[in-house]
Amino acid sequence: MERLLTIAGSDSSGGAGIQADLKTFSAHEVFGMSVITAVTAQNTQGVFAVQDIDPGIIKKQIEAIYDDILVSAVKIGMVSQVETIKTIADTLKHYNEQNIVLDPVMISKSGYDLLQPDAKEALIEHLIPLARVITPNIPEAEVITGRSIKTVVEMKEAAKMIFEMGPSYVLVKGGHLEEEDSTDLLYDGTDFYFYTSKRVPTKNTHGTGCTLSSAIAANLGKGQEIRDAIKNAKDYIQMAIEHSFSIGKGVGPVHHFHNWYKA
Ligand SMILES: Nc1ncnc2c1ncn2[C@@H]1O[C@H](COP(=O)(O)OP(=O)(O)OP(=O)(O)O)[C@@H](O)[C@H]1O
Ligand SMILES: Cc1ncc(CO)c(N)n1
Repeated sequence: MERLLTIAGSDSSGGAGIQADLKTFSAHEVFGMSVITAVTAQNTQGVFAVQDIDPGIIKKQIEAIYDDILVSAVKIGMVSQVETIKTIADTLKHYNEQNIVLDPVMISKSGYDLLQPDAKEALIEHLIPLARVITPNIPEAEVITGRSIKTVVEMKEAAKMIFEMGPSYVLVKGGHLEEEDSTDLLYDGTDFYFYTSKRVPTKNTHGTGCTLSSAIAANLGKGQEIRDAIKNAKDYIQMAIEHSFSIGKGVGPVHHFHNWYKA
């Protein structure tokens, strides 16, 4: 069985972060493992506090896994601090990990800084070059490139700029563009590929980004080519959003189906 690792923060309400990642892994029938980088006090209405985990124990968690278990692919989510970013990058380099999906989590849907403002440069310098694929949403792509993105043409320009920072593929997610369809675009350094789905009219999209990146990692871990891995992950997130829950008073979570591809 494929072994998938998520390096990310905990969401106490179970909709995003480590919890979404592990649910996604289970739904894909791969074995999930986790390195927790931060603990958030969070629910459907917002993030109320964050406790970063000491980089020393983050390193030890990664070592404990890699010294014992062959990892098929890794998803990286919330990394918050400069030291956390450097530690993760150095340790994954040490183990020569190639199959990395980087979700450059920056700000929660409720507006809380999940990446400290001074850590952006460290993300660009240390983690982005290690990524097989990076999956920014539009606000994240804007922060990374320093450009405003309002159109598909600007999404393409941003993808090109981010590609120059060293990942093998860039997937700019269009969930934040207010259009009838939700279109993501993949850039491989030469061509663009579009992944379009019907926008689900719901407010319950807590954890969409975490879920999509974990599904891509699970599919890459299974040996799928990048374009199939993204297409299948996009089908998964679409179904998860269509069946999202209205739990809590705010932005509810998406639903993770076991054996979803047989549903
Ligand atoms: N209402 C929707 N209907 C269909 N697909 C959507 C909808 N909202 C987002 N998506 C899709 O979900 C995936 C995640 O996109 P999004 O841009 O919302 O991520 P995100 O902002 O990083 O999420 P998060 O807030 O969890 O970090 C993308 O494939 C996007 O196209
Ligand atoms: C822990 C965590 N990671 C990622 C996100 C995505 O926004 C979130 N809300 N919380």
